[in-house]
Amino acid sequence: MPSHNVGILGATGAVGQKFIRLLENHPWFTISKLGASQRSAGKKYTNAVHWIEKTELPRQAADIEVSECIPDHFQDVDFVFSGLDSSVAGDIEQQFAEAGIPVISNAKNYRMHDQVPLLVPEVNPDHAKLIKKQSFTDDGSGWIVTNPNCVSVPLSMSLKPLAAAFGIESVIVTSMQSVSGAGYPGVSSLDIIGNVVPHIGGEEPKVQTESTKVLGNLADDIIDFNDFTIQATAVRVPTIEGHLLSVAVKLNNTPSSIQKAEQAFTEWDNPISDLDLPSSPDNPIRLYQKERYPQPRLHADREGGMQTAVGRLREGTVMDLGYVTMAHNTIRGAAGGAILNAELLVAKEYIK
Ligand SMILES: NC(=O)C1=CN([C@@H]2O[C@H](COP(=O)(O)OP(=O)(O)OC[C@H]3O[C@@H](n4cnc5c(N)ncnc54)[C@H](OP(=O)(O)O)[C@@H]3O)[C@@H](O)[C@H]2O)C=CC1
Ligand SMILES: N[C@@H](CC(=O)OP(=O)(O)O)C(=O)O
Repeated sequence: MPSHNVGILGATGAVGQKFIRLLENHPWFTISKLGASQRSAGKKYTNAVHWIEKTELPRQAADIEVSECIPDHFQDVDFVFSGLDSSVAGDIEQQFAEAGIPVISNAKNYRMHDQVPLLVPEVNPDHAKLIKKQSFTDDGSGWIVTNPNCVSVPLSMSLKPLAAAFGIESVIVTSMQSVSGAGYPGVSSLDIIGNVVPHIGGEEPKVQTESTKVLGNLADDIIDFNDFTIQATAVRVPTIEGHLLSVAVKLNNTPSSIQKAEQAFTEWDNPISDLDLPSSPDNPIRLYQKERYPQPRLHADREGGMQTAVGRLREGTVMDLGYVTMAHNTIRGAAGGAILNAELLVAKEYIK
Protein backbone atom coordinates (compact mmCIF):
# COMPACT_ATOMS: atom_id res chain seq x y z
CA MET A 1 0.00 0.00 0.00
CA PRO A 2 1.52 3.42 -0.89
CA SER A 3 2.37 5.62 2.07
CA HIS A 4 0.24 8.72 2.72
CA ASN A 5 1.16 12.00 4.38
CA VAL A 6 -1.49 13.05 6.85
CA GLY A 7 -2.28 16.14 8.90
CA ILE A 8 -4.09 16.26 12.23
CA LEU A 9 -6.40 19.18 13.04
CA GLY A 10 -6.97 19.66 16.77
CA ALA A 11 -3.69 17.82 17.37
CA THR A 12 -3.16 19.22 20.88
CA GLY A 13 -6.53 18.01 22.25
CA ALA A 14 -7.34 14.74 23.99
CA VAL A 15 -8.50 13.10 20.75
CA GLY A 16 -5.67 14.71 18.74
CA GLN A 17 -3.15 13.13 21.10
CA LYS A 18 -4.78 9.75 20.66
CA PHE A 19 -4.39 10.17 16.87
CA ILE A 20 -0.68 10.88 17.37
CA ARG A 21 -0.16 7.86 19.58
CA LEU A 22 -2.10 5.49 17.30
CA LEU A 23 -0.35 6.76 14.15
CA GLU A 24 3.15 6.21 15.55
CA ASN A 25 4.66 3.51 13.30
CA HIS A 26 1.44 3.22 11.26
CA PRO A 27 2.31 1.19 8.14
CA TRP A 28 0.35 3.41 5.70
CA PHE A 29 0.16 6.89 7.25
CA THR A 30 2.91 9.33 8.21
CA ILE A 31 2.12 12.49 10.19
CA SER A 32 3.52 15.49 8.35
CA LYS A 33 1.44 18.43 9.67
CA LEU A 34 -0.21 19.28 12.98
CA GLY A 35 -2.83 21.98 13.43
CA ALA A 36 -4.43 23.65 16.44
CA SER A 37 -5.59 27.10 17.52
CA GLN A 38 -3.68 30.38 17.40
CA ARG A 39 -2.71 29.68 21.00
CA SER A 40 -0.56 26.75 19.89
CA ALA A 41 0.48 27.81 16.37
CA GLY A 42 4.17 28.57 15.87
CA LYS A 43 5.26 26.37 18.80
CA LYS A 44 6.94 22.98 18.54
CA TYR A 45 4.30 20.35 19.30
CA THR A 46 6.14 19.25 22.44
CA ASN A 47 5.83 22.81 23.82
CA ALA A 48 2.22 23.33 22.71
CA VAL A 49 0.72 20.13 24.07
CA HIS A 50 -0.13 19.02 27.59
CA TRP A 51 0.58 15.34 26.85
CA ILE A 52 -1.85 13.05 28.71
CA GLU A 53 -1.13 9.71 26.99
CA LYS A 54 0.55 6.91 28.96
CA THR A 55 3.18 6.35 26.26
CA GLU A 56 6.05 8.75 25.43
CA LEU A 57 5.25 11.59 23.04
CA PRO A 58 6.53 10.20 19.69
CA ARG A 59 9.77 11.99 18.71
CA GLN A 60 8.63 12.56 15.16
CA ALA A 61 5.55 14.54 16.31
CA ALA A 62 7.34 16.34 19.15
CA ASP A 63 9.47 18.40 16.76
CA ILE A 64 6.74 19.42 14.30
CA GLU A 65 5.84 23.11 14.41
CA VAL A 66 2.10 23.46 15.03
CA SER A 67 0.22 25.39 12.32
CA GLU A 68 -3.05 27.26 12.39
CA CYS A 69 -5.84 25.19 10.82
CA ILE A 70 -5.70 26.94 7.45
CA PRO A 71 -5.72 24.82 4.27
CA ASP A 72 -2.75 26.69 2.74
CA HIS A 73 -0.53 25.30 5.49
CA PHE A 74 -1.60 21.72 4.68
CA GLN A 75 -1.00 21.57 0.92
CA ASP A 76 1.46 18.68 1.14
CA VAL A 77 -0.89 16.25 2.94
CA ASP A 78 -3.05 13.62 1.25
CA PHE A 79 -5.83 14.11 3.82
CA VAL A 80 -6.41 15.34 7.37
CA PHE A 81 -7.86 13.77 10.47
CA SER A 82 -9.94 16.18 12.53
CA GLY A 83 -10.14 16.08 16.32
CA LEU A 84 -11.22 19.71 16.42
CA ASP A 85 -13.45 21.18 19.05
CA SER A 86 -16.97 21.11 17.61
CA SER A 87 -17.36 24.88 18.11
CA VAL A 88 -14.87 25.39 15.26
CA ALA A 89 -14.89 22.07 13.41
CA GLY A 90 -17.81 22.94 11.12
CA ASP A 91 -16.20 25.95 9.43
CA ILE A 92 -12.65 24.65 9.41
CA GLU A 93 -13.56 21.24 7.99
CA GLN A 94 -15.62 22.91 5.26
CA GLN A 95 -12.64 25.13 4.32
CA PHE A 96 -10.38 22.08 4.00
CA ALA A 97 -12.89 20.15 1.89
CA GLU A 98 -13.38 23.20 -0.35
CA ALA A 99 -9.60 23.43 -0.75
CA GLY A 100 -9.60 19.85 -2.06
CA ILE A 101 -8.22 18.25 1.12
CA PRO A 102 -10.26 15.24 2.30
CA VAL A 103 -11.29 15.39 5.96
CA ILE A 104 -11.77 12.31 8.15
CA SER A 105 -13.52 13.81 11.11
CA ASN A 106 -14.35 12.79 14.61
CA ALA A 107 -16.39 15.91 15.35
CA LYS A 108 -20.18 15.91 15.42
CA ASN A 109 -20.80 18.77 12.98
CA TYR A 110 -21.31 16.86 9.70
CA ARG A 111 -22.43 13.49 11.04
CA MET A 112 -26.08 13.88 10.04
CA HIS A 113 -25.47 15.70 6.75
CA ASP A 114 -27.28 13.96 3.84
CA GLN A 115 -24.16 13.46 1.74
CA VAL A 116 -21.68 12.71 4.49
CA PRO A 117 -21.06 9.07 5.38
CA LEU A 118 -21.29 8.29 9.09
CA LEU A 119 -18.99 5.32 8.83
CA VAL A 120 -18.36 2.27 10.96
CA PRO A 121 -16.39 0.04 8.57
CA GLU A 122 -17.73 -3.26 9.94
CA VAL A 123 -21.34 -2.00 9.80
CA ASN A 124 -21.89 0.22 6.75
CA PRO A 125 -18.78 0.23 4.53
CA ASP A 126 -20.99 0.75 1.46
CA HIS A 127 -22.03 4.22 2.73
CA ALA A 128 -18.59 5.44 1.62
CA LYS A 129 -20.13 5.74 -1.86
CA LEU A 130 -21.79 8.97 -0.68
CA ILE A 131 -18.39 10.66 -0.97
CA LYS A 132 -18.96 10.84 -4.73
CA LYS A 133 -22.12 12.93 -4.17
CA GLN A 134 -20.36 15.68 -2.26
CA SER A 135 -19.83 18.99 -4.02
CA PHE A 136 -17.23 20.82 -1.93
CA THR A 137 -15.03 20.94 -5.07
CA ASP A 138 -15.86 20.68 -8.80
CA ASP A 139 -13.46 17.78 -9.29
CA GLY A 140 -14.57 15.85 -6.18
CA SER A 141 -11.12 16.07 -4.58
CA GLY A 142 -12.38 17.52 -1.28
CA TRP A 143 -14.86 15.67 0.91
CA ILE A 144 -15.78 14.86 4.53
CA VAL A 145 -16.32 11.51 6.22
CA THR A 146 -17.26 11.21 9.89
CA ASN A 147 -17.35 8.57 12.60
CA PRO A 148 -20.20 8.38 15.10
CA ASN A 149 -20.25 9.51 18.70
CA CYS A 150 -18.42 7.28 21.20
CA VAL A 151 -21.73 5.79 22.47
CA SER A 152 -23.22 5.36 19.00
CA VAL A 153 -20.22 3.23 17.95
CA PRO A 154 -20.72 0.31 20.39
CA LEU A 155 -24.49 0.73 20.05
CA SER A 156 -24.36 0.41 16.24
CA MET A 157 -21.78 -2.39 16.33
CA SER A 158 -23.81 -4.44 18.80
CA LEU A 159 -27.13 -3.81 17.06
CA LYS A 160 -25.81 -4.80 13.64
CA PRO A 161 -25.88 -8.61 14.15
CA LEU A 162 -29.33 -8.34 15.74
CA ALA A 163 -30.64 -6.14 12.92
CA ALA A 164 -29.34 -8.62 10.33
CA ALA A 165 -30.84 -11.65 12.08
CA PHE A 166 -34.12 -10.34 13.51
CA GLY A 167 -34.72 -6.69 12.58
CA ILE A 168 -35.00 -4.03 15.28
CA GLU A 169 -38.15 -2.28 16.41
CA SER A 170 -37.00 -0.19 19.39
CA VAL A 171 -34.09 0.31 21.75
CA ILE A 172 -33.69 1.68 25.27
CA VAL A 173 -30.09 2.50 26.14
CA THR A 174 -28.38 3.90 29.23
CA SER A 175 -24.74 4.86 28.68
CA MET A 176 -22.29 4.96 31.58
CA GLN A 177 -19.65 7.26 30.12
CA SER A 178 -16.08 7.59 31.32
CA VAL A 179 -14.54 10.95 32.19
CA SER A 180 -12.11 10.95 29.22
CA GLY A 181 -15.17 11.52 27.01
CA ALA A 182 -15.30 15.06 28.33
CA GLY A 183 -11.74 15.78 27.17
CA TYR A 184 -9.09 17.43 29.36
CA PRO A 185 -9.49 18.85 32.03
CA GLY A 186 -13.10 17.78 31.54
CA VAL A 187 -15.44 17.13 34.46
CA SER A 188 -14.56 18.74 37.79
CA SER A 189 -13.14 16.22 40.28
CA LEU A 190 -15.60 17.48 42.92
CA ASP A 191 -18.45 16.51 40.61
CA ILE A 192 -17.28 13.04 39.67
CA ILE A 193 -15.15 11.43 42.41
CA GLY A 194 -17.38 9.03 44.33
CA ASN A 195 -20.34 10.21 42.32
CA VAL A 196 -22.49 9.76 39.19
CA VAL A 197 -23.80 12.69 37.16
CA PRO A 198 -27.06 11.76 35.43
CA HIS A 199 -26.78 14.16 32.50
CA ILE A 200 -24.28 14.83 29.69
CA GLY A 201 -25.13 17.94 27.73
CA GLY A 202 -26.23 17.32 24.15
CA GLU A 203 -25.44 13.60 24.25
CA GLU A 204 -28.85 11.92 24.19
CA PRO A 205 -30.12 13.42 20.89
CA LYS A 206 -26.95 12.17 19.14
CA VAL A 207 -27.34 8.67 20.55
CA GLN A 208 -31.01 8.67 19.54
CA THR A 209 -30.28 9.43 15.87
CA GLU A 210 -26.80 8.40 14.78
CA SER A 211 -27.19 4.62 14.83
CA THR A 212 -30.38 4.78 12.72
CA LYS A 213 -28.23 6.43 10.02
CA VAL A 214 -25.36 3.95 10.46
CA LEU A 215 -27.80 1.02 10.23
CA GLY A 216 -29.69 2.63 7.36
CA ASN A 217 -29.79 1.34 3.82
CA LEU A 218 -28.04 3.22 1.02
CA ALA A 219 -30.05 3.11 -2.20
CA ASP A 220 -29.85 5.53 -5.15
CA ASP A 221 -27.31 7.63 -3.24
CA ILE A 222 -29.77 8.31 -0.41
CA ILE A 223 -29.62 6.79 3.05
CA ASP A 224 -32.93 5.37 4.11
CA PHE A 225 -32.56 5.54 7.91
CA ASN A 226 -33.41 2.40 9.82
CA ASP A 227 -36.83 2.99 11.36
CA PHE A 228 -36.24 1.73 14.90
CA THR A 229 -36.75 4.18 17.75
CA ILE A 230 -34.27 4.81 20.56
CA GLN A 231 -34.68 6.23 24.02
CA ALA A 232 -31.32 7.20 25.53
CA THR A 233 -30.09 8.23 28.97
CA ALA A 234 -26.47 9.44 29.15
CA VAL A 235 -24.73 9.32 32.52
CA ARG A 236 -21.16 10.31 33.52
CA VAL A 237 -19.47 7.79 35.81
CA PRO A 238 -16.03 7.84 37.47
CA THR A 239 -14.28 5.46 35.06
CA ILE A 240 -11.39 6.73 32.95
CA GLU A 241 -11.73 5.00 29.59
CA GLY A 242 -14.46 2.83 28.09
CA HIS A 243 -18.15 3.65 27.81
CA LEU A 244 -20.43 0.85 29.09
CA LEU A 245 -24.00 0.72 27.77
CA SER A 246 -27.01 -1.12 29.13
CA VAL A 247 -29.27 -1.95 26.18
CA ALA A 248 -32.80 -3.34 25.95
CA VAL A 249 -34.06 -4.13 22.49
CA LYS A 250 -37.38 -5.07 20.95
CA LEU A 251 -36.94 -7.05 17.74
CA ASN A 252 -39.13 -7.39 14.66
CA ASN A 253 -38.85 -11.18 14.85
CA THR A 254 -38.34 -12.59 18.33
CA PRO A 255 -35.58 -15.25 18.47
CA SER A 256 -36.90 -18.65 19.49
CA SER A 257 -34.24 -18.97 22.22
CA ILE A 258 -31.40 -17.04 23.82
CA GLN A 259 -29.02 -19.39 21.98
CA LYS A 260 -30.38 -18.01 18.68
CA ALA A 261 -29.60 -14.50 19.87
CA GLU A 262 -26.07 -15.59 20.84
CA GLN A 263 -25.64 -17.14 17.42
CA ALA A 264 -26.49 -13.82 15.81
CA PHE A 265 -23.33 -12.43 17.43
CA THR A 266 -21.05 -15.44 17.07
CA GLU A 267 -22.01 -16.18 13.46
CA TRP A 268 -22.06 -12.55 12.26
CA ASP A 269 -19.70 -12.05 9.32
CA ASN A 270 -17.43 -9.04 9.40
CA PRO A 271 -17.84 -7.57 5.88
CA ILE A 272 -14.33 -6.08 5.80
CA SER A 273 -12.32 -9.01 7.19
CA ASP A 274 -10.83 -9.74 3.74
CA LEU A 275 -9.29 -6.24 3.53
CA ASP A 276 -6.74 -6.86 6.32
CA LEU A 277 -6.80 -3.23 7.43
CA PRO A 278 -3.97 -2.45 9.89
CA SER A 279 -6.30 -1.20 12.68
CA SER A 280 -9.02 -3.78 12.14
CA PRO A 281 -9.53 -6.03 15.19
CA ASP A 282 -9.46 -9.77 14.49
CA ASN A 283 -12.76 -10.08 16.35
CA PRO A 284 -14.66 -6.78 16.10
CA ILE A 285 -17.36 -8.06 18.49
CA ARG A 286 -16.53 -10.27 21.47
CA LEU A 287 -19.43 -11.94 23.22
CA TYR A 288 -18.58 -12.57 26.88
CA GLN A 289 -20.33 -15.37 28.77
CA LYS A 290 -19.09 -14.48 32.28
CA GLU A 291 -21.81 -12.53 34.07
CA ARG A 292 -19.37 -9.94 35.45
CA TYR A 293 -17.91 -9.10 32.04
CA PRO A 294 -17.29 -6.82 30.18
CA GLN A 295 -15.79 -4.16 32.45
CA PRO A 296 -14.18 -0.91 31.27
CA ARG A 297 -10.96 -1.36 33.28
CA LEU A 298 -10.42 -4.96 32.20
CA HIS A 299 -11.63 -5.00 28.63
CA ALA A 300 -11.59 -1.54 27.03
CA ASP A 301 -8.02 -2.03 25.73
CA ARG A 302 -8.67 -5.41 24.10
CA GLU A 303 -7.49 -5.66 20.47
CA GLY A 304 -5.78 -2.29 20.72
CA GLY A 305 -8.96 -0.66 22.03
CA MET A 306 -10.78 -1.49 18.78
CA GLN A 307 -12.99 -4.37 19.95
CA THR A 308 -16.63 -3.94 20.95
CA ALA A 309 -17.50 -6.11 23.94
CA VAL A 310 -20.97 -7.58 24.46
CA GLY A 311 -22.08 -9.42 27.58
CA ARG A 312 -24.95 -10.27 29.91
CA LEU A 313 -27.06 -11.25 26.92
CA ARG A 314 -30.40 -12.35 28.32
CA GLU A 315 -34.08 -12.64 27.59
CA GLY A 316 -35.94 -9.47 28.43
CA THR A 317 -39.06 -9.04 30.51
CA VAL A 318 -40.41 -5.87 28.89
CA MET A 319 -38.32 -5.92 25.71
CA ASP A 320 -37.10 -9.06 23.84
CA LEU A 321 -33.44 -8.92 24.84
CA GLY A 322 -31.17 -7.21 27.31
CA TYR A 323 -27.38 -6.94 27.10
CA VAL A 324 -24.47 -4.68 27.95
CA THR A 325 -21.91 -3.45 25.45
CA MET A 326 -18.70 -1.49 25.85
CA ALA A 327 -16.02 0.11 23.72
CA HIS A 328 -12.97 2.29 24.31
CA ASN A 329 -14.41 5.77 23.84
CA THR A 330 -11.31 7.65 22.69
CA ILE A 331 -9.97 4.78 20.52
CA ARG A 332 -12.85 2.82 18.97
CA GLY A 333 -15.25 5.71 19.64
CA ALA A 334 -12.96 8.44 18.33
CA ALA A 335 -9.39 8.44 16.95
CA GLY A 336 -9.06 4.69 16.29
CA GLY A 337 -12.45 4.63 14.56
CA ALA A 338 -11.40 7.53 12.33
CA ILE A 339 -8.10 5.81 11.45
CA LEU A 340 -9.99 2.62 10.54
CA ASN A 341 -12.26 4.75 8.33
CA ALA A 342 -9.19 6.17 6.56
CA GLU A 343 -7.77 2.67 6.05
CA LEU A 344 -11.05 1.53 4.52
CA LEU A 345 -11.06 4.55 2.20
CA VAL A 346 -7.50 3.80 1.09
CA ALA A 347 -8.34 0.12 0.49
CA LYS A 348 -11.42 1.15 -1.52
CA GLU A 349 -9.36 3.77 -3.42
CA TYR A 350 -11.30 6.83 -2.33
CA ILE A 351 -7.92 8.01 -1.06
CA LYS A 352 -5.23 7.49 -3.70
N1 LIG B 1 -12.90 12.91 24.12
C1 LIG B 1 -13.67 11.98 23.57
O1 LIG B 1 -13.90 10.84 24.04
C2 LIG B 1 -14.35 12.27 22.33
C3 LIG B 1 -14.31 13.52 21.72
N2 LIG B 1 -14.94 13.71 20.57
C4 LIG B 1 -14.95 14.98 19.84
O2 LIG B 1 -13.63 15.23 19.34
C5 LIG B 1 -13.37 16.62 19.33
C6 LIG B 1 -12.19 16.92 20.20
O3 LIG B 1 -12.44 16.54 21.54
P1 LIG B 1 -11.27 16.68 22.64
O4 LIG B 1 -9.98 16.22 22.05
O5 LIG B 1 -11.76 16.04 23.85
O6 LIG B 1 -11.21 18.30 22.82
P2 LIG B 1 -10.07 19.21 23.38
O7 LIG B 1 -10.70 20.43 23.93
O8 LIG B 1 -9.14 18.42 24.25
O9 LIG B 1 -9.23 19.66 22.04
C7 LIG B 1 -9.73 20.55 21.10
C8 LIG B 1 -8.70 20.80 19.99
O10 LIG B 1 -9.27 21.78 19.11
C9 LIG B 1 -8.32 22.87 18.97
N3 LIG B 1 -9.01 24.14 18.79
C10 LIG B 1 -9.83 24.78 19.65
N4 LIG B 1 -10.23 25.97 19.13
C11 LIG B 1 -9.64 26.07 17.91
C12 LIG B 1 -9.65 27.04 16.89
N5 LIG B 1 -10.35 28.19 17.00
N6 LIG B 1 -8.94 26.80 15.77
C13 LIG B 1 -8.22 25.67 15.63
N7 LIG B 1 -8.16 24.70 16.57
C14 LIG B 1 -8.86 24.90 17.69
C15 LIG B 1 -7.52 22.87 20.26
O11 LIG B 1 -6.29 23.55 20.06
P3 LIG B 1 -5.52 24.36 21.27
O12 LIG B 1 -4.88 23.32 22.13
O13 LIG B 1 -4.54 25.19 20.53
O14 LIG B 1 -6.56 25.13 21.99
C16 LIG B 1 -7.35 21.35 20.48
O15 LIG B 1 -6.33 20.87 19.65
C17 LIG B 1 -14.66 17.28 19.80
O16 LIG B 1 -15.42 17.63 18.67
C18 LIG B 1 -15.32 16.21 20.63
O17 LIG B 1 -16.69 16.41 20.73
C19 LIG B 1 -15.59 12.69 20.02
C20 LIG B 1 -15.65 11.46 20.56
C21 LIG B 1 -15.04 11.17 21.78
N1 LIG C 1 -19.90 13.57 24.59
C1 LIG C 1 -18.98 12.44 24.59
C2 LIG C 1 -17.73 12.76 23.84
C3 LIG C 1 -17.98 13.60 22.64
O1 LIG C 1 -17.30 14.58 22.47
O2 LIG C 1 -18.93 13.19 21.81
P1 LIG C 1 -19.20 13.80 20.34
O3 LIG C 1 -18.06 13.36 19.47
O4 LIG C 1 -20.47 13.23 19.91
O5 LIG C 1 -19.25 15.29 20.46
C4 LIG C 1 -18.65 12.08 26.03
O6 LIG C 1 -18.76 12.95 26.83
O7 LIG C 1 -18.27 10.98 26.36
